[in-house]
Amino acid sequence: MKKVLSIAGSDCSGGAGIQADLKTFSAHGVFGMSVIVSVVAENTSRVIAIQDITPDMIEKQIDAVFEDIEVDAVKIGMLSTEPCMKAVAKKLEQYKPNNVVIDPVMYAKNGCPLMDPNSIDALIQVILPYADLLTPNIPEAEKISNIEIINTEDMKTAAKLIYDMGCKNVLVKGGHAIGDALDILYSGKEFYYFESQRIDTQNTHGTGCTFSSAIASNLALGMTMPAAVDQAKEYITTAIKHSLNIGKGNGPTHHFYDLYKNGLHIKKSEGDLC
Ligand SMILES: Nc1ncnc2c1ncn2[C@@H]1O[C@H](COP(=O)(O)OP(=O)(O)OP(=O)(O)O)[C@@H](O)[C@H]1O
Ligand SMILES: Cc1ncc(CO)c(N)n1
Repeated sequence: MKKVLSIAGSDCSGGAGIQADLKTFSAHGVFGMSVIVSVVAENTSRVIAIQDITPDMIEKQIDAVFEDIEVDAVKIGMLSTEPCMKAVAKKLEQYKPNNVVIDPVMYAKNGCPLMDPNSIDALIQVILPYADLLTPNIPEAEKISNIEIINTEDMKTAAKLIYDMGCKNVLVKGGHAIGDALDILYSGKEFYYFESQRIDTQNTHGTGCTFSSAIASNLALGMTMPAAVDQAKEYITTAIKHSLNIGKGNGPTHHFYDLYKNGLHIKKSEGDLC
């Protein structure tokens, strides 16, 4: 069985972070593991508090995994401060894992900050070079590239600027745009386009976590980067289509194995599916 590690924050409400990652891994039939970087008291509406795990403990969790288990892919999510970033980067340098997908999480869907805004330079210099794929949403791509994104050409320009900062592939996600949900992958040579109809729902808590974990799973399973993104786009679109009316704010995406296997053609179930 392929083994995939998530290094990220814990969302106690279960829709994003480590919890979304592990659900996504299971739905893909890969063995999921987790290194917790921050414990976040959050729900579908707000972030109440963040407690970072110490850098030493982050490093020890990563050692515990790598000294024992061969890791086929790593997904990295919320890294709230520079010391967390440095601890993770030190271990990426030491273990040199394959298939590193980094989601540069800055804000929750409800706008609450999850990364210290003063850590953006550290994110670029310390973490970004380890990414086989970096998956910024539009506000994150704007912060990293330092340009304003208002159309598809701007997404491509930002992708190129971010690629030049040292990651191997960049996927600028269009979840925050208007119109269809268009994501653009830049490999340094070519642009690839992944488009789905925008689904009219407020239940998009954890979409970025789910998407990046699906990509990491697909890479672990041996797919090429464009194929991994293509399959993951199908997965996230289906998971949003079947998202759950849980909580008072942005509800979570839905994961189950048949949903993945049957792709977009699954019939709607009874019960609390939207
Ligand atoms: N309403 C929607 N309909 C269809 N696809 C969507 C919708 N919202 C987001 N997506 C898709 O979901 C994926 C995740 O993108 P998004 O921009 O939402 O990530 P994110 O903002 O990083 O998420 P997170 O809230 O976890 O930080 C992308 O493929 C995006 O196009
Ligand atoms: C822990 C955590 N990671 C990522 C996100 C972004 O969705 C979130 N809301 N919470």
